[in-house]
Amino acid sequence: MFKQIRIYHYVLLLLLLILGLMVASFMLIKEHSNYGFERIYIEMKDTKFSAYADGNTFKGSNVKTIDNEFEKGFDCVIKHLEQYPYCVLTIDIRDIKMNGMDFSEFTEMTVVGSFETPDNDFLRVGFRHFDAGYSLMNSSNSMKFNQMELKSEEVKRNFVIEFDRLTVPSWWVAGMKKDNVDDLVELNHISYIEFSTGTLPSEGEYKLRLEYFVFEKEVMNISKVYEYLLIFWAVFLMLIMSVIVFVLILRLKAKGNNEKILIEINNALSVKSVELELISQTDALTGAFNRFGLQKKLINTVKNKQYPSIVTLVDIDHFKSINDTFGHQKGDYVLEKICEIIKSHLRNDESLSRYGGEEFLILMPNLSVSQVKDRIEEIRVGIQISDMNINREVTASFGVAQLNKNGNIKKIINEADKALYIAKSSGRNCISYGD
Ligand SMILES: Nc1nc2c(ncn2[C@@H]2O[C@H](COP(=O)(O)OP(=O)(O)OP(=O)(O)O)[C@@H](O)[C@H]2O)c(=O)[nH]1
Repeated sequence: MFKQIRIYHYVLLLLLLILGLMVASFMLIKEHSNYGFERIYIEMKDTKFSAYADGNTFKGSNVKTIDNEFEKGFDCVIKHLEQYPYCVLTIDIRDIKMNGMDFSEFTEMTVVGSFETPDNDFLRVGFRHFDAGYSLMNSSNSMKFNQMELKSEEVKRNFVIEFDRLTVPSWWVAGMKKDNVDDLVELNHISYIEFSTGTLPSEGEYKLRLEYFVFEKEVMNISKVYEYLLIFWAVFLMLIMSVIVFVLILRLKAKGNNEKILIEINNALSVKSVELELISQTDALTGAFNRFGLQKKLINTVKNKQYPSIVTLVDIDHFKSINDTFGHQKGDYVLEKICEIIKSHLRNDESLSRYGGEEFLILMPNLSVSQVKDRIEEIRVGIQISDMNINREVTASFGVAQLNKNGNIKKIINEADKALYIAKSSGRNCISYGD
């Protein structure tokens, strides 16, 4: 019971652990958008910025800087007086060392803000990269212009600049007029971010409002998360399986040992039961089989069809007078001695049983009268000439009968008994044969 409760607890704990790990795995996938990305926030209120337009005063387009508590930007009016009319907001994001920021590992910038145009016009977003080879510290125009244009429908409210859409325009490269200037996008020393009207803007009012930017780079790809989770679960399940197999092996071993012990006990018991069986079938005084043992021997003879077989009843002559003359103990000794003599003449498959007080039965299977005659005579003589430790000759009378095929045990014992009676009547110390 105790063991069962413990196993039940282990299984419950394991199930809880698996459930917990499944929830954790699910959370890892679900929360990937948080821990899987590194983000840098730049708030407009922490930056220096300025607005500029092509006319910059009353002549061409004009621009007004917007600098509210939470929103920065411009209000711009584009007029087609210049060939390339524009308004631009330049945001200085250089650190103290004036190095610019490294966005080369980042994939995108989310802009929290909006841009309104008169006629679905473009917004141009540019990242000015400082290159020590050709850029001047305070001239944003001398810095590489990584830019892209978004349609105004894309930038109504909160929009994303994907860095793989950035390009360096050929007009900027041509304008630099330097050999070491190329058109490859570079984002590792960004000093300024520019928001401006796009190519060929319509005449009218443009409103740019900016709150903050979020730069984002993926530090852990979701496919990597799946890969690690898969490896983890595979290792975890293998570990669990190994532990289960290990425990099963231990239990089987313990069971094997128990079985071994049981087999040993069983063997020991079966030996004991053979001994007990033998004891239960043996006469304690003489060591001959008792009536129960005799019964079994006779049954086996019939069952195994051991025909013919010889049944001989042996009765000690005048045994009462031996008891009376020499005492009961001497009488016991005579009984033992006679059994010893008879047994010494018997073969392995032959048996001696105590049939009554001083009466014995010899069973000789698979033999006929003619085959046993001499040996029975030897037994008779053997008893007669033996020293029985009493100052007197001891003899016995024999009644012999042959059990044939389809014979009856009761009948054959009666026959032997009749023969014994004849031997007794004939003066004792002789052998009489039945019909
Ligand atoms: N010492 C001893 N005597 C026993 C034992 N069993 C039976 N007897 C005795 O055996 C005697 C048998 O005597 P009877 O049946 O009269 O036969 P008998 O004296 O041998 O005479 P016959 O058989 O006619 O020769 C009895 O006195 C029993 O008490 C035993 O285990 N030990």
